[in-house]
Amino acid sequence: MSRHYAGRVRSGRNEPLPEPSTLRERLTALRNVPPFLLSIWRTSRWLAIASVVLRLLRAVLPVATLYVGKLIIDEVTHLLRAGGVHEGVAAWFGNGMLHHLWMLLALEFTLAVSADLLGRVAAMCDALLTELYSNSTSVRLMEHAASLDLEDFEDADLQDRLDRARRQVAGRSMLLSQLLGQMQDSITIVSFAVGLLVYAPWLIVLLLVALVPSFAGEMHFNAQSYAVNFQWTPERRELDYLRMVGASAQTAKEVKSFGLNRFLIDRYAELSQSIYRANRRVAFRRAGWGGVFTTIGTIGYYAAYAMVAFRTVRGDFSIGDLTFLAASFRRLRNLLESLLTGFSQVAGQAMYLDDLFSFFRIQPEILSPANPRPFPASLREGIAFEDVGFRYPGAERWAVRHLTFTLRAGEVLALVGENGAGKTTLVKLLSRLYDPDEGRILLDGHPLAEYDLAQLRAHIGVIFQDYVRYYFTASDNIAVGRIEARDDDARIADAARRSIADAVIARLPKGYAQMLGKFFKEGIDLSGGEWQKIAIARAYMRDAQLLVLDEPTSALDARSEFEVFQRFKELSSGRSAVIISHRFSTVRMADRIIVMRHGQISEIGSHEQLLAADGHYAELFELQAAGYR
Ligand SMILES: Nc1ncnc2c1ncn2[C@@H]1O[C@H](COP(=O)(O)OP(=O)(O)OP(=O)(O)O)[C@@H](O)[C@H]1O
Repeated sequence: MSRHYAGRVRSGRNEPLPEPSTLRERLTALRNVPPFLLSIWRTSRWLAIASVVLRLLRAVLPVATLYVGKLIIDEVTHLLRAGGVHEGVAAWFGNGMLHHLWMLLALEFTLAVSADLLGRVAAMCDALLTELYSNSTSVRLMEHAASLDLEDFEDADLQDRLDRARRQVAGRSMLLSQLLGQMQDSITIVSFAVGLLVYAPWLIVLLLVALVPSFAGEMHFNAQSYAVNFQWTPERRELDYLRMVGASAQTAKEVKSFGLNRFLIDRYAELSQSIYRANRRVAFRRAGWGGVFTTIGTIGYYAAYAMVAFRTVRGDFSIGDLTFLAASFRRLRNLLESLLTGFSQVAGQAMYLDDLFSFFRIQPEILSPANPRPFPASLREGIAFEDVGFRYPGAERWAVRHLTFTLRAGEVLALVGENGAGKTTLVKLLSRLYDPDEGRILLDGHPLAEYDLAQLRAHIGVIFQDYVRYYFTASDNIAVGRIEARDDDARIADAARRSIADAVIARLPKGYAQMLGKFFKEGIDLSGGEWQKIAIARAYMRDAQLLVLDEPTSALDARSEFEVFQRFKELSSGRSAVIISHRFSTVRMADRIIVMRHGQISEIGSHEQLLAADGHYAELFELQAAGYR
C-alpha cells in the first residue's frame, strides 16, 4: 500500500458517522417528487395512466377478497347450523342450498385471479415506464452536460454531482414503483380502515401508534445512508477511475511496464474496504434498531388481535367477523408499515433526486447572444486581442495577461513559448471555450460574444494537442471534424489527402471502414504520428476561416511534417491559421510568430525579424539548432 495515499483514505472505523440531515430537510426533499412525476408523465402518458388505473383497481381488491372470505365462513357456519349437507360432491351443483356458497366461492376465485393479473400487468407497465424514464433522463443528462462550459467539466464538485446524478438515474427505477405502490397501499388502507372503523375504530389508532418508532427509524437510517453515499462520492469516482486505469487498452502498456498493477489493486481494495466499512456500520445499526421497532409494531397488532378474539368469545362478533378482522388487522399493519417505511424511502430517494435536479439547474455561462451578429463570409480585419487576461477558476495566477495583438485575415501565426507559457489558454479563449476575465477579443471589430456560439465554433477549426482518439472507423474519425458531413465520402477523402492521412488509411485492411483502436473487435491501433494525421484531417473537414493547430506535428516524422505544412500553405490560402509548436522547423514557416513568456507576449515578428532582434526567440531557436549541429 502506498504511503502517499495512507493519509487520505478515511478509516471507516474511526470516522464519525455523517450527520443525517434534519427531518425538515428530508421532508423538503419531497418537493422533488412532483417534478419527478411530471417527467414520468412526459415520458409516456399512456403507460402512466395504465399503471395508475390498474393500481387503483388492484387497491380495492384485498378488502373485497377478505370480505367475501368472511361471507363464505358465515355461510358455511350458517349451513352447519342448518344441519349441514350430506350428499357427495356431484350433488353440489344441483343442491339449491349450496347455490349461495358456490357463488361466493366463484366470486373470491375471480377476485384472486384478477388481483394477480392486475398486479402483473401493473408491474409490467412500471418496468416499461421506468426503463423509458431512465433512457430519456440519461439522454437529458447527456444533453445538459453537453450544454455546460468547459470550466464546469474541470470542476471536481460538478463531476461528483454528475456521478451521483448518473447513478441515480439507474437507481431511480425504484422510486416510481414505490410511489405507485404507496398510492395503491393508501387506497387499500382506506378501504380496510372504512371496514374496520365499523367494528373497532380505536384499534386502528393502536396500530398506528405502534408503528411510529419504526417509521422514525427508517427515516433516520435512510438519511444516514444518503449521507454516507454523499460523503464517499469522490472515493467512488476514484474507484471507477482505478478500475479504468487498471483494465483498459490505453493504459495497459504503461501500467504493465511500470508494474503498477499491484499498486492499483491495493489502492482499489483499500478504498472499497473503507466504503464497505462505512456502509456496514449503517447496515448494522439499521438492522438492530429496525428489529426493535418492528417488534413494537407486532406487539400493537397482537394486542388488537387479542381484543377481537376476546370480543368474539363474548359474542360481539361472528366467526366470519373474527377471520375478517384478524386478517384485516394483519394486512392493515403490514400495509401501514410498508406505507410508512415506504414514505421514508421515498423521502430518502427524493434526496437523490436533488442531485439530479440540481445538476440540471447548473447553467452554462458561455452562451450565444439573443440576436447574434451574422458571421462574416470571410474575415476582413481578423481577430484582435485587446489587453486580454484570464485566470483559471480557483487559480491565483493569471494564465495569460495583457495579451494585445491582431491575427490578420489570411495570416498564419505561430505561437511559441516554454511549457505553461499560456499558448493553449490563448487558443481556448479564441474559440470561446472560456471568456476572458480582462480585456476583449474582437472578430472583425466586434466582440466574440456577439456571434452565435455554434457558428463561431463552426468557423474555427481547432485541433488540440490532446485530441481524442475515437474508437470509431477511420472515416468517422475524420468526419468528427464536421459530423453533418459524415456520409460525404469525397469530402472525407479530400480532408485525408490534405493531412496525408490518406496514405495511412490506404494501408488499413478495410480502408476508411476500418475500426480504429483496440477497444472494439477488429479494431486496429495506429502509431502516434498516424493518429495525428487523422486528427489533422478533422480540421480540413470544416469550412473554417480560422484553423488552429495546437502542436499538430509533434508526433510527425520530419518528412511528414514538411509535407503537411506544404499542403497546409497551399490549401489554406486566404484562411487564417494559428499554429502552436515547439519545433522551429514548423514555426519558421509562419508569417508571423508570437513569443509567449509567463502568460504574456514577449515578442512578435517574422522568423527573420525575431532572429535579428536576438531576443528570447533567437535564444530558443539557437538552443534547438545547437542540438542538431
Ligand atoms: N484547466 C486548467 N486549470 C487551471 N490551470 C490551468 C489549466 N490549464 C492550464 N492551466 C495553467 O495555465 C498556464 C498556461 O497553460 P497552457 O496550457 O496555456 O500552457 P501552454 O503554453 O499551452 O503549455 P505547453 O507548451 O506545455 O502546452 C499553466 O501555468 C497551466 O498550469
